[in-house]
Amino acid sequence: MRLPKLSFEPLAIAFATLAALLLVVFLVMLGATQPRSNGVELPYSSVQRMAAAGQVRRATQLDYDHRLLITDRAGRESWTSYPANGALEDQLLSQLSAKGAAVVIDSQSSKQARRLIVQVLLPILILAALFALFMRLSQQSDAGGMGGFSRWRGRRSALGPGNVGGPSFDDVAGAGGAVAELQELCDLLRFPERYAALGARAPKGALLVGPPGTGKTLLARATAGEAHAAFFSVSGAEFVESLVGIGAARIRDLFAQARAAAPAIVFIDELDAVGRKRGAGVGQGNDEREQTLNQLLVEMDGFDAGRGLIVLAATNRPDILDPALLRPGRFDRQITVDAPDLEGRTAILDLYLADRPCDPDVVAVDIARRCPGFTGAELENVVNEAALLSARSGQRMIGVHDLDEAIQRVVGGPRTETHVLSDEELETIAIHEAAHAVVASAYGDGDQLHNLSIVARGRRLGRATALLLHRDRAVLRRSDLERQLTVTMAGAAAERLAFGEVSTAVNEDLHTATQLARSMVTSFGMSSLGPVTIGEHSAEVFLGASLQELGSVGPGTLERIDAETRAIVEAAEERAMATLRMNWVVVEAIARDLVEYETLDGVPLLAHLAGVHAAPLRDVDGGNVAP
Ligand SMILES: Nc1ncnc2c1ncn2[C@@H]1O[C@H](COP(=O)(O)OP(=O)(O)OP(=O)(O)O)[C@@H](O)[C@H]1O
Ligand SMILES: [Zn+2]
Repeated sequence: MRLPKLSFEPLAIAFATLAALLLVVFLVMLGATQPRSNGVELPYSSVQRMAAAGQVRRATQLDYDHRLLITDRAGRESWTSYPANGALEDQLLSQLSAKGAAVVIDSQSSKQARRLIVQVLLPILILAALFALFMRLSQQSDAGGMGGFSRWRGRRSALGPGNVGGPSFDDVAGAGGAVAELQELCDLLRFPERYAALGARAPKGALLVGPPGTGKTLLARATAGEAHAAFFSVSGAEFVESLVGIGAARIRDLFAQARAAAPAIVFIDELDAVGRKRGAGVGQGNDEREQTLNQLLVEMDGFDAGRGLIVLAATNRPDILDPALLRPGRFDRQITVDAPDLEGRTAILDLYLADRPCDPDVVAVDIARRCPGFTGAELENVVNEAALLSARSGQRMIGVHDLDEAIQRVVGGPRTETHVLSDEELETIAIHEAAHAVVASAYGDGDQLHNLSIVARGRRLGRATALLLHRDRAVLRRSDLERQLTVTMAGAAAERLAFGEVSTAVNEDLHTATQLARSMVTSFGMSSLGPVTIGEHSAEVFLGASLQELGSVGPGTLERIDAETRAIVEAAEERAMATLRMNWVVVEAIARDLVEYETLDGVPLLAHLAGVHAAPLRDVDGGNVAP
């Protein structure tokens, strides 16, 4: 049997403990206010009889709970309830006193009311206050702060219909591609009938993919602002922290409100926090996430596209998302929001410098050149720091040196991973990347390259090779693999040609090439070891295990595998060098442009690559392989 996992955060545990404690105290106090026994209960008529017989020594009338406590002549206590209408008791009391009993009237009603407040109402009030505090705290713990529970609970329509004042696309700079795609969604919200008339299946949502600080949230808000749509924002992280079942309920609630407020945009920041592949989590705490994710999927299926509701989500890890989220009819569009290139950075700096007094010699493009890889958020930070610096030194305008110092501060900041590349680094990367492009193009794969960049390393940079390696081909010939190897090794080859040595930038290429070459030896029988596979498993599994673990492989074989692998990789690098020597002018021209502009798009890139040609492919054994 599976018990629901209780993934309580400490706050919730503290709250629950306090609540339980209070409840116990409350119950105990409630018990204390119950009447003490005061002996046995007698029927009213018996008391009347006792009164008439003069057996009562003392009678105490308790006004507040309509009881009469009786002490008889023998000292025994008993009590009776009396009706509330007064007539009877007056009669009884006068009879009692007439027969010599001491009559006490204890009208404690005011005292009793006070006791009631202290013992009953106060605990309830404290409980309520605690609960409110807890809710408040759980809202504040939302990552990002701005996308809180309260945002779509209370102030759901910060940008309601006709509500101007939110950001618009004018407030976003240097994100041209993303803006164009969002513009389309915006039109969909504003003119749904156009799409309906053409029978177009409207998209339900889009995923904004990009590193932190590149303006994904800003873009989502701007889309809502442009479309005059209500904006509901939540962060995926807040669902993970909440109690079991609450996340799903929140999602349901959120979508209900958004539907009611249509046209509306629901924005889910950090989608990966809730949308990670189901069953893939480590440890516990996943039931809550899975429930929330399932609810999200249900909601996304549940609304009609084109009815004025669009779901935008942001993530920087699209690869770990549950595939169900990316299926058609859900987040079937991905909009890449990368760190801006030189042009983009210039535009963003212009945007933020525009409303601040600047020295005339502050030129945005010069500053942008000094901070490759900076995100929009970091650039905004640079401008802000510069303003602070110049204010501190009593200037009236922001100077170039303020901006320079601000860049250093932002780079040196505690949590940024940004690193300003030196000219030397830029040149190395430029040559390296240009070489990949040239060799790929020489082997006829250049049309796969849409864009070459020396910023955003790791995302766009690797793409030149990744593209060629992961094309949709199920069957690859040996010559295909050798071409891939050659393109992969082109970066290292070019560095060796240009600088006489390689840099750490070749690490990933080497890794890729070695893996591929080893598969050629051990899985595809493409080496002098002959047509054998070594190890039971497919290439990837095999490579994951250490070779020694595969008992059947003798030490001699291992050495031969290594030697063959190295030979294949070295041959690939040599082929790359031959091709690069023939086209070195092109490599240098592309590298120069890359240093200058950081990014080269399709047209100028293809213009550069038009004349390149390949040296003949020669395999390891010396036999010619057709290019
Ligand atoms: N392209 C841009 N143009 C103008 N300002 C930008 C741009 N990109 C980022 N900014 C500034 O950076 C701030 C932070 O950006 P935002 O929060 O939208 O980034 P994000 O991609 O959503 O980051 P995260 O993934 O951390 O939530 C924005 O409020 C804005 O001031
Ligand atoms: Zn490379």
